[in-house]
Amino acid sequence: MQHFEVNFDGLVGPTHNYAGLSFGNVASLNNANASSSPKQAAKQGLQKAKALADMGLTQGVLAPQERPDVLTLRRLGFSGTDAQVLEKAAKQAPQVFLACCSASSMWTANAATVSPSADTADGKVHFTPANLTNKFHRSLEPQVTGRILQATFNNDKYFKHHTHLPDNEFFGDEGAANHTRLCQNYGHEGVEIFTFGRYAFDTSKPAPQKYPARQTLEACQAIARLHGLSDENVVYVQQNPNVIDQGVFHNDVISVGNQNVLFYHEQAFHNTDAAFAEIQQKFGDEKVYFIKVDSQQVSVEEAVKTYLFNTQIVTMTNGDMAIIAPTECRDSKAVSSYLSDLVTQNTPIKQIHYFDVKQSMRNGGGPACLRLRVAMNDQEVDAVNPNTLLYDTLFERLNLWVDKHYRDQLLVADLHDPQLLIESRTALDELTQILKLGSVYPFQQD
Ligand SMILES: N=C(N)NCCC[C@H](NC(=O)CCC(=O)O)C(=O)O
Repeated sequence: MQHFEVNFDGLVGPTHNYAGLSFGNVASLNNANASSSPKQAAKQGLQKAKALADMGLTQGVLAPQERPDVLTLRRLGFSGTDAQVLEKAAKQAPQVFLACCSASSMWTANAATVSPSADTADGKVHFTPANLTNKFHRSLEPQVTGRILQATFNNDKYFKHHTHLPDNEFFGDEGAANHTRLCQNYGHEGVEIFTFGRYAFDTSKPAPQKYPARQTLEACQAIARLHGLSDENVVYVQQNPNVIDQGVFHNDVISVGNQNVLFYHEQAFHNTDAAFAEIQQKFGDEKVYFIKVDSQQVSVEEAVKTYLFNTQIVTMTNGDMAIIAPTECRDSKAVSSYLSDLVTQNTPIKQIHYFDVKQSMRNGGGPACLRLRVAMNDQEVDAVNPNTLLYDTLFERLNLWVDKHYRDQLLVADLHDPQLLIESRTALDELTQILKLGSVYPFQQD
């Protein structure tokens, strides 16, 4: 049996915009109110995904969410026709309205935590959608995310879907952005590393002072229980509270792992030595490559600006690893010279590929934010909804679909345009037919 890591990239939705919604995420705050290009954003994402497929990797896509979220606006007391709901909300509660328009589901690293079948007690692949409680705009995602995941991984024999954790800060969960799995090969049981920002039930423990810690230890533990993971295969590591306060709102902004490699900034974790000793002991006899970047080489500030660690590390068909980086890394002298040197060192990482995902970067989402990793064997891959796998035909079809429905430019002031709602729903309705997802959106269930 063969085993693969399949990346499921989030399709960027038709309302992609910059509303400054994420306190603690430097790029989101800095670009508030800038004009966006949903069309360019969607194409940049598709091109990155297709390039990985062309490298011989299996690649899928996940559908975006329905925005503006009229259902939530109605829940919050705005009434009348859909157009009236938009108009009243935009006028009476502009910040609430903007939160209900975010295309943030594009960052599918936050869609869910996934445990492959090699790690779970029942031998199925487990999915728990992230509740994303820390940001109102993101807390609107988990229910529909759950439906999209069920329609994508739609076979009970191989896939187990859980409900997101209770919607409360005590169980704040940001999904795979704070979860890395190391393994000797994708089919072998691995070490699942859960990273958290604070202890919800013990406030005497260290925690950031300036920006919020979005993920709690208790949420990580709940997911490990739900997925039937053995204590022998799980390590919980606290993020360094100081780096959260420097804009590292998810651990995947400061570290990334793949197979026997953990690439990290020296300031990423609290109690690094103890955590790494536990990871190595649970990993087994083979050596883990802990690739450390120190502050002299690249400062935390530069890492946050360039997203050096929000890169994907992928295993190529010849067994070498490649780093998939945003062009911001190439444009930084410190980072590009670090990366050019890295590929000459004695580690599995041998190639660097740069991609322009600027539309996403301006909201704090790099290449790694745009994808959800699902390690599977060939039978499991065969059980995935085949219409969501990105081969040439789907790539071409999705590009045409974007050309047909997406705007070239969008201003925050355009978001209450009732025509945009119609365009978005028309696009998403067609997408559910292309991907054969069924009726996953609230507007399809009226
Ligand atoms: N690191 C990972 N895995 N994901 C990045 C998510 C970025 C997202 N930005 C936003 O939601 C900004 C939206 C706005 O401001 O318009 C967030 O902060 O949750």
